[in-house]
Amino acid sequence: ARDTDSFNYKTYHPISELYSFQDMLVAENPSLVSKIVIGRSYEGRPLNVLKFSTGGSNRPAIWIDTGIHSREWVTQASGTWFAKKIVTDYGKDPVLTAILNKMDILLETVTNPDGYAYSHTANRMWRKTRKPNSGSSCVGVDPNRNWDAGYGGPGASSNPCSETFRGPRAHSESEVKSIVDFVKSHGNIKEFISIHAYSQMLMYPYGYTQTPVKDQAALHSLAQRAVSALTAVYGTRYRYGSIINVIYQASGGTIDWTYNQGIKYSYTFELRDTGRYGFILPANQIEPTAEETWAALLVLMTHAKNN
Ligand SMILES: O=C(O)[C@H](Cc1ccccc1)CC(O)(O)C[N+](=O)[O-]
Ligand SMILES: [Zn+2]
Repeated sequence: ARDTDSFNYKTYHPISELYSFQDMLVAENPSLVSKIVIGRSYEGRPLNVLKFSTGGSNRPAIWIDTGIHSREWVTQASGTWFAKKIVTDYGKDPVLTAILNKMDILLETVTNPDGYAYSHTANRMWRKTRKPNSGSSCVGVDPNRNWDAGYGGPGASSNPCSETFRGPRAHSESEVKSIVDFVKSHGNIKEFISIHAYSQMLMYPYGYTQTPVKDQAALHSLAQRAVSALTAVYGTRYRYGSIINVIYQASGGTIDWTYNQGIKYSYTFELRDTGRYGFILPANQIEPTAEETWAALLVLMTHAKNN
């Protein structure tokens, strides 16, 4: 595509087209969007964060990442759609405009680029990073088990050949460490949303322990409102609650770490569907999925703005 208007949001794209989308969006909207390179993947690809800002310096920010698990293609596609939605709606939609007049939005659409490229060229079902594991013929670490939160506990594997291999140590993966360093240096992130697929769930911490977070009541009632807004769009039904209660025990997960960093509004989505297509979600469901998820994100972002 030569611009983000002619970009096809109804199909899945190879990584080169997702990168060129990012650059086109910045070029077309220089006063609203900038690109921050927070690091490099193992294979040397840039880890790009799109920053949407209407002013200030280091305003309170909302972080959204998609594609940390590379095979979950509807998430990178939805993240791309969110990016275009933000520039389209700013100044038109009063809810989004109110958010951006007070907060920045930080959006990492291709959070595991090596895995995404590999899922296009070699193995559609690839989930992990692509860093080789010394002493093993198996490649990759699960970037959603590599964070320093309950790290190494039940709900992750020490076997490099496992899909939930936690890695040799916490933050061993550059795709994870780059976000860790960015969050610490930014210091003013109020909400952190990490988007996965599939199962149709909205979850808050913890995954590594049954112990409820201190903000459990607030996070639960906000999740309920966000899910109601999502369901109102196309009737898609979501479950919600803590990670360990809704899906399963998982240690070293992204939002357990962000919550423990003090980011109260830490959430994970599991987008469509519930297993009929699973990770191989037909492209004709990209836009409906993105639209209904956006409705939930507006509720979450508005709450963070007001609290
Ligand atoms: O196991 C995972 O990392 C997620 C569930 C999850 C999500 C957030 C924190 C801990 C676990 C499920 C998925 O998105 O990876 C889908 N899957 O099982 O492949
Ligand atoms: Zn996932």
